[in-house]
Amino acid sequence: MWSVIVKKKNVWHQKKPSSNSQDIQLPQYFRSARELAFFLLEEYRTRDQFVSDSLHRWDHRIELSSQDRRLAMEISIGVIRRQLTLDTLIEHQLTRPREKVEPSLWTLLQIGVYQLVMLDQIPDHAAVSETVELAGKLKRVRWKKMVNAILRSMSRQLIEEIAITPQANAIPLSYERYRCFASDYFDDPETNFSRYVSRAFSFPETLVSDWFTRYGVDQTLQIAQWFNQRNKLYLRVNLLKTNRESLLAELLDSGIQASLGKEPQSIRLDQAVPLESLVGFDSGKFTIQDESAIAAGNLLNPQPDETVLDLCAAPGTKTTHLAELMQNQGAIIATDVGEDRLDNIKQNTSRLGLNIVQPRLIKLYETDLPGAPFDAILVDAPCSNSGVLGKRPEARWRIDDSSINELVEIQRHLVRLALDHLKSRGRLVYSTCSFDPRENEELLKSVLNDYPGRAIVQENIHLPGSPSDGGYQGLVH
Ligand SMILES: C[S@@+](CC[C@H](N)C(=O)[O-])C[C@H]1O[C@@H](n2cnc3c(N)ncnc32)[C@H](O)[C@@H]1O
Repeated sequence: MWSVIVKKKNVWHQKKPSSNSQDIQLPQYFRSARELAFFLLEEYRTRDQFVSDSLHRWDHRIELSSQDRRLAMEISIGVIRRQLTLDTLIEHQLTRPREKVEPSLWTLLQIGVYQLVMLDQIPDHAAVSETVELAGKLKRVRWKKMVNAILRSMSRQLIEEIAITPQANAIPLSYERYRCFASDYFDDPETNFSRYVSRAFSFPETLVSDWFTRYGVDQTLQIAQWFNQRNKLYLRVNLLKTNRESLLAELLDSGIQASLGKEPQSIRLDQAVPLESLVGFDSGKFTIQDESAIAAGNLLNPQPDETVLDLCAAPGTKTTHLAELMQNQGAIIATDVGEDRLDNIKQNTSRLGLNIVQPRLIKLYETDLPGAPFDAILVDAPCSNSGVLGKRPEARWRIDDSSINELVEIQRHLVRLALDHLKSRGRLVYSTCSFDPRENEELLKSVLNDYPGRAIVQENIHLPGSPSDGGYQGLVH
């Protein structure tokens, strides 16, 4: 059973999934990359399912080479990330309003245009013919004509020229590399910068205006581009099992290009690799963690034999860092509201050889914490993820003022809860993977107004791409 669409007054509306003979049937086996990409995108559109979750669920149905599997992921994740750009381009090729196009047909058009415009390695004729063929496979022969017409019209618009600055007929492919079209599909960046960046890079316009107000033109372009490209990954070395230099030597010996990072435990991977097959993973020599997140544990700097609370702990990436810093001595109470996610903490501590962590399930608006008062507390709060939009392709479409306001409510509760259970000489780190001041310094300062004697003594504000993920950490004494 698949997405259901109904036509009312000549306009297509999407209904909740139900059984209906008109639905597009999920194939028993996926034997083509584009077909898998189509169903991954439909699952995301109609059921709000992450691509990685659907892939995991359908693993037994996927009969694809690893290269085709990668192509399916590249297309589905790319379409989610760049949907506003694709939609703008498709809308310009259409002779009817978007609402009159069936949503699943729109998905197919997005897949076709993405291959044409964003994937250099796929020849234009293959992007067109494979997408038209997919319409047939989906038993939607009546779509073929329109898919063919739109994709051909789009391919005629592609010109050889590559621009180095933003312009109304160009979209970014990488830093200072803009693919040009024969027509101006976007706003003139000189006169309407935020709208240009929103459409050409694919971000909500409010988000771009906010960056523009805070950082200006050049930095906004840097941030937007950084989020749209593949970025370097970092490892946090488990210093209880090895040291950075030894692990780096092991990686280099096994043919992996890597270098030392700026945190005392970090190694930067200079090439894309399947992480879990890396030398030293099974034996617990490292954890995959961005350098800006490693800075959170280092800022709290928990000591052996302290009693520490990690209030929003699952899946335990930072908890295990705290345990390593404590030389696996003392106690860490690791609380979270997600029961399944707490199990991941146990898997991580066991792989890394750590036994001082006690996972505990708490309520959403908890008031009573086991093991209090604490010497040190980490509050790694749920947030908008605005600093990690590259790693979470769907997250950009969820950020708006109302979602931020809801998050700020819960963040406020968490900081208060933590401060109420901290020893008078204790210290707290508040951290998020957002770089929106409303979720960070503004929130922390406003809560501290009610706690005379407490103050922020150090702040790390990580801008995305400078050099790694965006985020915030404030140390309170
Ligand atoms: C940013 S994630 C934490 C990531 C974790 N610290 C790590 O490094 O692996 C935020 C976590 O907060 C949890 N959470 C959300 N609301 C909460 C609440 N009211 N109390 C405690 N945890 C909460 C979520 O379940 C989620 O696991």
